[in-house]
Amino acid sequence: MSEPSKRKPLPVLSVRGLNKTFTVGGQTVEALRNVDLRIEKGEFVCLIGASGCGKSTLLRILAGFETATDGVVEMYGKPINGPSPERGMVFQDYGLFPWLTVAQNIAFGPRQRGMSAKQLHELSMHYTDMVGLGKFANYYPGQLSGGMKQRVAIARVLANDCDVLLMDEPFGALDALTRERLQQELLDIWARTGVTIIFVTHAVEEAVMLSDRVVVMTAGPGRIERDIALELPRPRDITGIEFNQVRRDITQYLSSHVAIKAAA
Ligand SMILES: Nc1ncnc2c1ncn2[C@@H]1O[C@H](COP(=O)(O)OP(=O)(O)OP(=O)(O)O)[C@@H](O)[C@H]1O
Repeated sequence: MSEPSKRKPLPVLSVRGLNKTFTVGGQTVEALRNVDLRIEKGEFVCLIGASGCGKSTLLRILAGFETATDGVVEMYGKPINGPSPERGMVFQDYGLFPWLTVAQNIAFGPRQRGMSAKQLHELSMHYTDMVGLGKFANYYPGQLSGGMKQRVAIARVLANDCDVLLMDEPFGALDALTRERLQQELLDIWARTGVTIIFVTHAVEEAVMLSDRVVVMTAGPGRIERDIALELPRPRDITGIEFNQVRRDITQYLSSHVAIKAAA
């Protein structure tokens, strides 16, 4: 047995031998087969792969919205049995409450947990400012742009004290400029908070810009094909030789091994 000080810390998330099948109208769909994945605290990991390879299903299992058919899915060594504020999900379509203001959306989770009005106000102001929406605290989602809505969605899960941010193509519906701006803001938030991020994307460039590791999944049923550690220094330069070399390698790998239109 190793000494306590030398023991490897528990991973934030650990998936071992995960299988997931769905049964629809008597037909079985095998979505994930024998997936193993270990995510360390503070990592930024992108999942990439062909459409239908099970990226969203894996994220939903980590969130606790779906259960595994077989295998182990743990957070800090404890089984994930359902949704929890410590694992916050950000969707492409924002998922905000349209009848609540920005500040109220952000304070929603803590309010449910019984936080006082004064604390709620301070918390929502803190996170509204963190995502640069201080002036828009009293706006409703319908009065915001897509990028602003996604900032609110990110602030809402952070305000809920999440340890892990699970992001399902969060910037997929945004124009290129807004997307780049939000990528930079997300990297700032990640650096400031130390939150662990698992981010699903179809875009190789986005994965190389953001992540410590790119996990490539293959379709039919979804398996992990490659787990690529990115050694590129930060901040990353999208025009740099190294950046483009890595981007090209991953794109070539995807197009030769995985049926995907690599949006790079
Ligand atoms: N609730 C469900 N019921 C039945 N089948 C499902 C369900 N959710 C996902 N599937 C199936 O599981 C497989 C994986 O789907 P999933 O949405 O996880 O893939 P994905 O990689 O996220 O796809 P995309 O990149 O297109 O969003 C698909 O064959 C899909 O049809």
